[in-house]
Amino acid sequence: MARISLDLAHSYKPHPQQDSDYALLPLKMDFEDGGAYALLGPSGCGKTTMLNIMSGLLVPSHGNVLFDGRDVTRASPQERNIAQVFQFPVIYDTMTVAENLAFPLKNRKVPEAQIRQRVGAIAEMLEMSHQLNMRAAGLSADQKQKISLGRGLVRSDVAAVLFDEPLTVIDPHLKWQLRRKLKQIHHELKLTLIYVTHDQVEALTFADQVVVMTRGRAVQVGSADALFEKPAHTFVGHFIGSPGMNFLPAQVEGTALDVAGSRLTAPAGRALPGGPLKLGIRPEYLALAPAQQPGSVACTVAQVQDIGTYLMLTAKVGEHTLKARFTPETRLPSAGDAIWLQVLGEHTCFYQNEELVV
Ligand SMILES: Nc1ncnc2c1ncn2[C@@H]1O[C@H](COP(=O)(O)OP(=O)(O)OP(=O)(O)O)[C@@H](O)[C@H]1O
Repeated sequence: MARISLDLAHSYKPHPQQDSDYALLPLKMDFEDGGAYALLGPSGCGKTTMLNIMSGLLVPSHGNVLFDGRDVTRASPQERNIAQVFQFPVIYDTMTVAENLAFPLKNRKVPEAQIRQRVGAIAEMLEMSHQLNMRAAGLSADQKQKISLGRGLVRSDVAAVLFDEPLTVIDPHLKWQLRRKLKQIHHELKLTLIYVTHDQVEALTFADQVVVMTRGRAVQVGSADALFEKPAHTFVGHFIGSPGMNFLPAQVEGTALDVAGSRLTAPAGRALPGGPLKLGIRPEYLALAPAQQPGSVACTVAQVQDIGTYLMLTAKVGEHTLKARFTPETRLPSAGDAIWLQVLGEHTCFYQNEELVV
């Protein structure tokens, strides 16, 4: 296994002029040996580009890639000793499940007894022990993709295993099981795993550290908890959570804080800079407040929805919308009612130019 260090940028254009010409803007990042990482972001943000640069399928237009301090920028995937799992199964239909799993080891001339042991262990982890002697051709797309996952995980000597949206073809129920399984396998095998997805649930269940990307930039690397509690960028606030963070315009005025037209007392102990700010608060942390309570704003209820496991209240503060989550047993006001929502508290974040300030 290896520590992977990136210090690079990538443009698919020969003469990049502006930020939008880059699939990856300049970034510096380390993936620690044995870590479970996810690259998370919407379509086109640069996840696959970053993964392909790590695997050696793509040479970055600027900068370099180090494995344990060794420059591998121009080395092939074989030379880097990388295993990869793609969106669709890459297996041999004419071979049995066992032969498919053994293939990467046979290629590396691993002794037969060791191959049997490792194939047995991986099949057990993926609950495929009873299928070892079946031909891959007869299996469903789900099962074939499980073989691909197994082939990615079977070698213990790889620098890292890279997954590019590997659960796309898997049905939703099995997908849920496999996500948890991969996490467990990571704990057992202690391989460095890097997993590309646009699905936040997939990223947050699988990875210890999630790299959130937007438009060629890695805007935050952090645990699920950090991304939820302290999004470093408004994009992370929006993208993580269901629904995402609420934002209201804010501005310090002496000892007061203007929040969407309401004059509140600026929170003590928070050094807020001058200039336009955004106040960010998660729907989970918005609370109903008595009228005029310090730190609250006057709103009008637009809608109350029963989502099953929780109630969602949508309120308007002038032209701005706030969404608040409540437990199903909460007695909530009705559409059209005037209410107060607490927006200042320990979970409130402030942003300037989209970056977290406090
Ligand atoms: N071979 C290529 N040639 C030119 N542009 C490319 C190429 N591959 C990707 N791009 C562009 O680079 C940007 C990043 O693409 P990339 O595939 O890395 O994003 P992604 O986050 O993996 O998206 P998706 O989830 O849709 O695969 C996009 O604007 C894409 O159009």
